[in-house]
Amino acid sequence: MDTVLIYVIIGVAIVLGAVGYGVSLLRGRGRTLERQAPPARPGLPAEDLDRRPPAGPTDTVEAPEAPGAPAEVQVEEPTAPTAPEPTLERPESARGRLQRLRARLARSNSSIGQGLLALLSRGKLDEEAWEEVEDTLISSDLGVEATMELVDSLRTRVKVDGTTDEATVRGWLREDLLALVQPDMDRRIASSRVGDRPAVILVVGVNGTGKTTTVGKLARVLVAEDREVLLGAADTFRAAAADQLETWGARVGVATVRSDKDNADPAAVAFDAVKAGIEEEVDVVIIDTAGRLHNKVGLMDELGKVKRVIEKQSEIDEVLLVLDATTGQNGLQQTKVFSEAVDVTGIVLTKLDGTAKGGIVVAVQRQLGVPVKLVGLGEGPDDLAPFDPEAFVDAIVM
Ligand SMILES: Nc1nc2c(ncn2[C@@H]2O[C@H](COP(=O)(O)OP(=O)(O)OP(=O)(O)O)[C@@H](O)[C@H]2O)c(=O)[nH]1
Repeated sequence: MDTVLIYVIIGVAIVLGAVGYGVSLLRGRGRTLERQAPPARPGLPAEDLDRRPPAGPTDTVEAPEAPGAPAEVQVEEPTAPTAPEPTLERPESARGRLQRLRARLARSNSSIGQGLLALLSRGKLDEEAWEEVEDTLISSDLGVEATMELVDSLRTRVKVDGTTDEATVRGWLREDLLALVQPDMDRRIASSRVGDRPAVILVVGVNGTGKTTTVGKLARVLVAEDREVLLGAADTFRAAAADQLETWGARVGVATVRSDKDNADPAAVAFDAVKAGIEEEVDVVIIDTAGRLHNKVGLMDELGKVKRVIEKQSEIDEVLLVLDATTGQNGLQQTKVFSEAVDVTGIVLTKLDGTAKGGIVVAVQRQLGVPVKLVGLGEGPDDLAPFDPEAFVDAIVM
C-alpha cells in the first residue's frame, strides 16, 4: 500500500512540474510578443516635419544562420513609443495683416465711399445733394457731430475750388476722413516687460462682442512678435470660456491660468494669473473677463474688484474694451458703463467684416477719447489686425 502511495506522490509531482514549466514558457512567449509589437507612431502633420529629429538608420539584427532557415532574417528592434510632439501653429505676423484683410474692409465699406463719391462728383451740388451726403455719413455710424464737420469742410473746399472732378474730390474725402480718424493717436499695445514684471492687459466688454476670441487672437499676434504670453481665464461666468481660451493658447504654446470650479471668483483667477506671470517672467499677461453682468452696479463691483486685486501685485498697463461694430450706436451706449468702471486705454472693434458702418471707428474714439487699437475682420485665427488709419480710409475711398 505504502509503495502505491509513494508512486502516486511521485506521479503528481511530475505532472505539477510539467504544468509549471509549460505555464512559464507561455508567459515568457507572451512577453516576447508584447515587446515585438510595433509601437504606434504618432502622426505628425506635414508642416511639422522640420521639427522632427532626423531619422537614423533602422537597427537590423542578423539572425545566426540555422540549417533550413531563410538566408537572412531582419528582426526590427522595437522602438520605444515616443510622446506625441505638440504641433504648434505659427501665427501670421502683425505687419501687413490689415493689408491682407483690406478686401474685407473695402467690401463692407465701399458703399459709403462709392455713395459719397457719386454724390460729390455730380455736376451741381445743391442743398439736396449735401443732405444726401449727410445721410450717407450718418448711416455709416459716423455720428452727427463728425458728419457735420466733414460736410462743412467738403462744402468749403468745393466752394473755394469750384470743382467736382472725381479725383480731386476723392483726395479731399480721404484727407478729411483721415483727420476724423485721428492718425496721430498712439495705438501701440503695452506688451513688453515693465522693469521686472510682465505687462498686464485686461480685456473687458459686453458678452458676445468677441472678448474671448480676441484674447486668443491677440495672443497669436504677440507670439508672432516673439513675446512670451500667459493667459488668465477670469471669465468664470460662462463655463466654456476657460476651455475656449485654453484651446486658443495651446495652439500657439501659450499657457492659461484658470479655475476648475464653475463660478469661481474672477478676481482670484486674475490674481493667480498675474502672480504666475511674474514668477515665470513672461512678457505679457492677458486677462479675459466676463461680460454678462446684469447691471451697472454689478459690473462696477466685479470689474473694480478684479482691478484692485491685480493691482496688489502689478499695475494694469492696458485695458482693452471689445466692441462689436455691428451693434453700432447702441453698442456704444453699453460701453460707457465699462469706461466708468475701469480706465479704458484702447478699443478693439470686432466684426468690422460684417457691417457697412465703418464710421463707428470715428464715433467710438470720439465718445471714449481712446484710440481703436485693433480690428476684428473675420472668424479666422489671424483675422485680428492692428488698426491702421490710412489703410482703413483707403479701403473706404478707393
Ligand atoms: N465675423 C466675425 N466674427 C467674430 C469676430 N470676432 C469674434 N467673432 C465671433 O463672435 C462670437 C462671440 O465671440 P466670443 O469670443 O465667444 O465672445 P465673448 O465676448 O467672449 O462672449 P462671452 O464670453 O459670452 O462674454 C464668436 O462666434 C466669434 O467667432 C470678427 O472680427 N468677425
